[in-house]
Amino acid sequence: MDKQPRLLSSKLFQKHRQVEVVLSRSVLYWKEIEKSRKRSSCTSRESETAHSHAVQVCEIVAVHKSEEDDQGDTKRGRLKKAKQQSQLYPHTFTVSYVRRTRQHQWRCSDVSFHCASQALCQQWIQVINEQLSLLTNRPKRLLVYINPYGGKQQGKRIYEQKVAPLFRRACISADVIVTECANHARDHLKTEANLDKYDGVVCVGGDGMFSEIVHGLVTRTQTDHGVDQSRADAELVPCSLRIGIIPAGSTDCICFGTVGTNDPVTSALHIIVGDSQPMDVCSVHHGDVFLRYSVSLLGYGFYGDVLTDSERKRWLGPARYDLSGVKTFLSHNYYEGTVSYLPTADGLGNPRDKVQCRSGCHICQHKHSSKDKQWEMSEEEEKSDKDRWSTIHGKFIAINAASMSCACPRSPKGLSPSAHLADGTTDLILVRKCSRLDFFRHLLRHTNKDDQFDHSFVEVHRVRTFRFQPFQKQLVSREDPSEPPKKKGFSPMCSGQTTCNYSKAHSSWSCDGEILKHAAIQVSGYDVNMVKIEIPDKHHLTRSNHKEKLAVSSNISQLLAGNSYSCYSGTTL
Ligand SMILES: Nc1ncnc2c1ncn2[C@@H]1O[C@H](COP(=O)(O)OP(=O)(O)OP(=O)(O)O)[C@@H](O)[C@H]1O
Ligand SMILES: CCCCCCCCCCCCC/C=C/[C@@H](O)[C@H](CO)NC(=O)CCCCC
Ligand SMILES: [Ca+2]
Repeated sequence: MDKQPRLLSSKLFQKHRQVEVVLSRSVLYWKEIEKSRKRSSCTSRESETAHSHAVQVCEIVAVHKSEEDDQGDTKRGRLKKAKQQSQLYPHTFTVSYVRRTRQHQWRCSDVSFHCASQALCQQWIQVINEQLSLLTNRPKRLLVYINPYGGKQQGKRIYEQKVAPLFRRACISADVIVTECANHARDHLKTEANLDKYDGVVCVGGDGMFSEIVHGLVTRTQTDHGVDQSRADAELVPCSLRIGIIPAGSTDCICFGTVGTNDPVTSALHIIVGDSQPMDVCSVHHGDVFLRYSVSLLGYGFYGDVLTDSERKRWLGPARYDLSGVKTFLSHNYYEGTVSYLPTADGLGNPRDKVQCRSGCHICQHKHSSKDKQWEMSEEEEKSDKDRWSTIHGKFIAINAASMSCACPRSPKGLSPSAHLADGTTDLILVRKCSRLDFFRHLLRHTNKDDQFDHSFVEVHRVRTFRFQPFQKQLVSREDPSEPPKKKGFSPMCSGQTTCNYSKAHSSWSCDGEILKHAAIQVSGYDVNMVKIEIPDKHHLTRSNHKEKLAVSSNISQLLAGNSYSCYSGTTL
């Protein structure tokens, strides 16, 4: 039992057993009275022995008076003792709470308590509700966009059957818009939506739909603050609304990479309890032309070609990626070009350090807490940045920039297993020209425990910003890579003759599942906290890996000390 003062404590009945129920500010706890002297009890975040249970208040979904009194009496009436008890304790309230199941999945469970008087029952409901109302990070009004055509075209059904009932139970009101065409949600958010009415936006769909919402919200925020997003060096203003994702797409890597599973109920519960996780957003420019924002994968070569081919097979649903994947693999194309990048300073880990980004990740927290100090660059440091740029010219099968792990059911550890969600960097993976068999070995390692970077033809760098210039015979760039690309260097690519002659030598960039129309890009503006999604990785900080966390971060260990329930309080909530 936690050491906090009791707000309420009563002897009630639960499943015909008398229990002592205690509410403190952070925990709802109940234990069987008769047997408690014989057996020892156990507490944990949401723990359960044969006779004692504890649920964190922040994981209570709702409490309500139960209508089941009469029905319960009929069932219980079979047993004489039970009947007597139900007569003595006729008033029931039910607490709905989060229960963790296998593989990061959450479910909503109910526990009912029977009280002797209506007044006591009301008091319990009122006091629990008072505690819930103190949890200010919980959303009350949401704007929901459903893509009815994403993934297996189940978005509407998933929302209506699995999510809406939970939102109703948690007294969340939701305005629902089923999109009618691509970019409907983006344009509605950009110009029409009255965002003051809402605590968050929910996206029912896949990564492409999430990207629409990000574009709508980020653009709206920049417009409202007079920021010109066509400038690559513009300092973007973070969005104040959080975005929740209900997975209903084909890859769903943003949901999978943050929650650890693609499960609509789990996501709905994370949204209800008000969890949040900041995410890096980078901007992609072609010269002075803003192309798109990206949060997951920017992929040129293999993934760009898979995506281009798969768009023609949308009718196949998620299976289109398998078919196009095999076809692209067999084509075994490679592309020549120049990649320039600015590596991160020490202290942000490296892509092969085997540190996985979790809720309360010390690297992302370090980035947050020290943002105004070490990370704010002085003029000299900015100048010395110029010298730190690296340039690689080569023939590549794939150039991938993973701003997060990009874990998904196809690749549970992702393209870059140690990439961080909110550290302000991306992992730049260069796969050079190699044999088909070697490339197959590399791909296969995305699906097992082997290190996909442990090949002579693969290199990976953690970078703050990068540029790519595809090879063009008469346009081999001799520019200083640290200078912004000059417009004239790009323009011939997009005009007539040059494009036609060399277009076959180019791939396309896949940007979070959307094809970019330019091959020459510069990627910058990685910043934490641009967008907050409503589903963090809390589950990863369960007791089983506490030791590891305590060993690496004294900050987290302080947060853990003294309260056995606050094992996830290191997160940015
Ligand atoms: N009503 C609609 N009709 C057609 N397309 C739509 C509609 N609403 C949204 N879209 C577009 O559908 C595209 C794909 O959507 P979504 O991301 O939900 O599914 P997916 O591509 O199957 O999944 P993933 O992106 O995870 O691979 C998005 O780019 C979005 O712009
Ligand atoms: C021999 C077996 C080899 C198997 C290899 C599996 C490797 C899978 C890695 C998957 C990486 C997914 C990265 C996510 C990218 C998303 O931004 C994007 C939008 O949803 N999805 C795709 O581009 C769709 C990408 C689809 C890739 C197949
Ligand atoms: Ca990152």
